[in-house]
Amino acid sequence: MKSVYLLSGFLGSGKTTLLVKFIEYLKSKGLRPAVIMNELGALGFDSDAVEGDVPLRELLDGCICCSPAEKTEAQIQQILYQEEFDVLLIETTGAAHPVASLDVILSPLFADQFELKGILTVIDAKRFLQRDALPIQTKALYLEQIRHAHTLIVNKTDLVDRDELSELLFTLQQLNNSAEIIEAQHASIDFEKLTSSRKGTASHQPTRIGKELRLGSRLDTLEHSYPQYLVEEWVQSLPDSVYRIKGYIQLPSTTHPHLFQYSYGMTQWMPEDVKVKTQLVLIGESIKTVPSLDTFSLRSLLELLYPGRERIAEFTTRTELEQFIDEELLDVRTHPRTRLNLEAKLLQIEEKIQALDCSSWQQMHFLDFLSMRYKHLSTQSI
Ligand SMILES: Nc1nc2c(ncn2[C@@H]2O[C@H](COP(=O)(O)OP(=O)(O)OP(=O)(O)O)[C@@H](O)[C@H]2O)c(=O)[nH]1
Repeated sequence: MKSVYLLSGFLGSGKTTLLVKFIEYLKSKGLRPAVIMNELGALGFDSDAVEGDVPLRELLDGCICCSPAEKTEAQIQQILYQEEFDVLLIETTGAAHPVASLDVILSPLFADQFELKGILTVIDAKRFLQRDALPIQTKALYLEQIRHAHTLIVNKTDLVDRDELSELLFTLQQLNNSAEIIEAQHASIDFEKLTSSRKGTASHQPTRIGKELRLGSRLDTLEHSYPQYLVEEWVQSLPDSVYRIKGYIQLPSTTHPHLFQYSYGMTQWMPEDVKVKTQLVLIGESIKTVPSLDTFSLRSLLELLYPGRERIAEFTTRTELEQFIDEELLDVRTHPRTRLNLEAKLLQIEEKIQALDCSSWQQMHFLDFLSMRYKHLSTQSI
């Protein structure tokens, strides 16, 4: 897996300055960086800042988040397959929204080869204090870049005084209390700390303010085919903090997978005519805690099977479902743990599942799960 850092921040805040220093640091550690630069306008002036031995692709004339996704995808694929590197640094334009940028970077075609290590937002200290002078939409975007960052780099601190800086830091904490905030001049920061920490936040640093990561992504590999109705039910059940899902899903009825897209409540299905890996990329806040399609399917059947058991609705991981069904199979409350009792309980649950009023696909899915748990338990000493 290759590490990816997204460098975000307003025009002129110091992203290129940060990029150049980040490259220097990575090289000093024997790591090979590659760069994707997105610039507005047809000429890539900033790319001159990157030395010739670093693989570089430029996304010119348009912002990463609104230029055609295929074009960006092609650039990333090109760098991925033609160049050798360990860390990919992506400098976005000041006009890019972090969610939209992540969206184009994490194509389901190659998302399994990248690990998003951090969204670094560079802030021009002086300009931030003058943010109220910006047009409303520009200011809103500015604040979004701050809100979604894993690390906030307050740059150009030489241009503000101590009081202004304190006010600025206070406001930034209000806007994003999960990001680490680093003060800098000419984007000189401790890259060692930045890169050694989880998701670009220095968890070992005592002064760290944040607790929980915000915007992030997750890659779910799909082991089964899934009926369309179930996928639709799953996405409708998700919290608003899931902004985007995209990837390939195999329907039980078709030869090849469908390209599936979800954003802000809307879904789209497009048939593919080739075999592709069935996996989904999810982008959103606290995305690790969102139940997968697999968990959702099993959980909704479990809710039918045991109506009124409140804890089931809270399950978000497969492990929780496994623990629950293991306890049921072993019938810990009333029966001694013997193989005979385990078999009897399995049959009982199977019968109940077959009598449920739900799709045969979902029943099959659950029966597979149940039989896996039965095998697991029967190999243990009971
Ligand atoms: N005074 C001061 N100037 C800085 C600092 N960091 C960067 N600059 C200057 O600010 C200007 C913009 O820096 P860049 O690194 O090009 O900023 P950018 O965010 O890449 O700019 P765009 O690509 O236009 O969005 C340059 O002239 C830098 O030399 C700093 O800490 N203090």
